[in-house]
Amino acid sequence: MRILVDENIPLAEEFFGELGEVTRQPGREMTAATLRGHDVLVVRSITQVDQALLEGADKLKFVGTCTIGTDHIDTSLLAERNIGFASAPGSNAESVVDYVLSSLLLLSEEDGFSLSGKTVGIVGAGNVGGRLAARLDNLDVDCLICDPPRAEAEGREDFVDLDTMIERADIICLHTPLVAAGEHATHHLMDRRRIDALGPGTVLVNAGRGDCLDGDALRERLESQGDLRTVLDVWEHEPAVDEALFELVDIGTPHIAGYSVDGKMLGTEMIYQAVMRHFGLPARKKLGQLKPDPWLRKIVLHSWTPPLEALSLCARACYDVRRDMLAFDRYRRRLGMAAGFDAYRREYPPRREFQTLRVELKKNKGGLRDALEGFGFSVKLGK
Ligand SMILES: NC(=O)c1ccc[n+]([C@@H]2O[C@H](COP(=O)([O-])OP(=O)(O)OC[C@H]3O[C@@H](n4cnc5c(N)ncnc54)[C@H](O)[C@@H]3O)[C@@H](O)[C@H]2O)c1
Ligand SMILES: O=C(O)[C@H](O)[C@H](O)COP(=O)(O)O
Repeated sequence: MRILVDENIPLAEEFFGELGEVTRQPGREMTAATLRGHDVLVVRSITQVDQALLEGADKLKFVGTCTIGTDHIDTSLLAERNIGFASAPGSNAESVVDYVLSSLLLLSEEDGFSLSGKTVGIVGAGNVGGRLAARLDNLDVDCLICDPPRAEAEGREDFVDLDTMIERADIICLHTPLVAAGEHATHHLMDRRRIDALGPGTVLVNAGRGDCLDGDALRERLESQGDLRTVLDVWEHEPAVDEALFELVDIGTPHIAGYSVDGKMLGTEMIYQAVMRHFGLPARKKLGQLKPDPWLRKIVLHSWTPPLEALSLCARACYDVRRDMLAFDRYRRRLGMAAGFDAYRREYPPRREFQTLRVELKKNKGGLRDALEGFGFSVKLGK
């Protein structure tokens, strides 16, 4: 069997090597010609799996994407051509939630507010948004949820519509998939009217897909009023991001919210399992045997550490969004926006999820354990 894999997918040889020859290629350079002769294709979000690429699908039996999002894949065409398909739902969801919490912590420190006094609106409450809501709920932060497909399917009357959320939330986090058409389409879900309706001081986070937000409208609002706090990990026209918008946002990163070692490797394992299922083969390899130990395994805190101090100490030690924000800025200054965007993603330094960090406490005082677990860390109480 011949397997074509994006060059930036970790553990590809370890997982897929037993099936045959593994060839790596940059995701943006995959073409019909390079696909020819391959039985399995494993991609990331940057490869459009469409009519043009599938012209080269002379032997292709299976496509896997090691990502949560599937907007780059023409799934109907794959089904029509009887080519198997799998994505990796939830694989890097924890990583995205860590990213959002790190960003909110940074803004709360800069602006001197406490998250617990704020109302957070979450748009799209699936694997990412649902976990974010659960972690914030553990911290007693008020959350509003907007998810019309779920509200309809589950009869949820506690969910709100997006316009109500815009009126009521202090912080709005977008975690929707990119859906081009239909009743719940998300292209420019956050459009000019909604961006203009955001109250001064609102924090707007987009870690879903760039096209869910009208970037021109946001840039104009920031240029004319400069009264929002903005965190963008995803952008229209990646990697050729609008430089002017980038200069105006508070935290700007190159689509790396889901880039933890844990999330990326889990994505590979999920696609390996799907490939093996597709071919009726046993999936013997396990991620646990292959995943490296985190550099930082535990932190010991005194029981009287104030919960907020403990959260920011542990979060900073484990993952601090400033690392990516500053490094990306250096990359794009050195290489230009599009090349810098791709280069930083290619050379992304290791990052582990909050859940890999064990926090040891002698006693649970003042709700310290709940606060740490609520944020995603694992806590061990001493004797
Ligand atoms: N920035 C990153 O690195 C990164 C990482 C992972 C995922 N993502 C993006 O985030 C998206 C969400 O991830 P997920 O794991 O939560 O996916 P998911 O499929 O588990 O959840 C998506 C949720 O959005 C809801 N939704 C759909 N249309 C909506 C609409 N019009 N308004 C409000 N809600 C709507 C769905 O009902 C669902 O509950 C992915 O599709 C992907 O595009 C980005
Ligand atoms: O959908 C996803 O899982 C994420 O957007 C993913 O982390 C994007 O990373 P890429 O596939 O572009 O490397």
